[in-house]
Amino acid sequence: MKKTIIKTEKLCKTFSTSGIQQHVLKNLDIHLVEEDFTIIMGSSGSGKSTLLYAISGMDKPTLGDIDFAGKNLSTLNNDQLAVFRRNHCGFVFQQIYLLDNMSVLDNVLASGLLVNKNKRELVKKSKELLKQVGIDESSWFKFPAQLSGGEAQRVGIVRALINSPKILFADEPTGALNSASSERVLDVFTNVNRNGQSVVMVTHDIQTALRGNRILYLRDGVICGDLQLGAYSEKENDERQEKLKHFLAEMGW
Ligand SMILES: Nc1ncnc2c1ncn2[C@@H]1O[C@H](COP(=O)(O)OP(=O)(O)OP(=O)(O)O)[C@@H](O)[C@H]1O
Repeated sequence: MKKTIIKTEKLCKTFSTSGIQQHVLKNLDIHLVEEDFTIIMGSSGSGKSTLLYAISGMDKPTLGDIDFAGKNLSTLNNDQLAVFRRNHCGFVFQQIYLLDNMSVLDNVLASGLLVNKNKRELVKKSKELLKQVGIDESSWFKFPAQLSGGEAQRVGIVRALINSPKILFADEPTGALNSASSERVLDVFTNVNRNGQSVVMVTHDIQTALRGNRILYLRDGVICGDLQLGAYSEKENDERQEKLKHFLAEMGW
């Protein structure tokens, strides 16, 4: 049986704006297992990004517990949380912030060197990953201002993968990419997952969601659907797509 990687108990997140409280996540009990590629779907404003931030330790819940690979995140202070995230998690968010004064390669290496001191090994791995996402040698020494939005997004994805995180969190990672680049990036995610790393990804896109083996559907801060789709396989894609579309129709998507 696969091991639990994240377990939440009565997870709640409430935002207060101008004295008005908005209960965005409502008593969520979620159980994610190692090596799964979990997709979070739901309408706009249903709380998907908020959930991703909470379970990845980027933001603190208002109430409830999050157990991450045996650690209760609420027992960690901010510095301990930062170390924990650096050692175990990779993040790809909609907005990618690269360090302006560093080249593409150095941006990736800077993240890698926080965890692995073997620079020669890191340079080799950075170059391999950059090639996999379609950033070739001619761009490795460019600075972020010289990249297109899609190129910067792909460099951000390599930076997230450089430390071989136990779990990769991604929020609409292909939003800024054209379809060829999206496919390439999703292939990298699929490979990462096949190598045993877990992925949790928020998406609105059906083709992207088909990369997952499990789909959680969030409505108004509550998980109201949980579909086991089976591992991604190009051969069975039509069948899986039908199953996903049927599930989403049931969810009223
Ligand atoms: N920092 C914040 N302060 C106040 N309200 C917030 C904050 N972050 C999110 N919200 C509110 O929480 C609700 C859920 O936002 P969230 O970004 O999680 O939704 P989502 O499902 O990811 O939406 P989308 O698909 O449009 O990205 C929204 O109404 C949003 O305005």
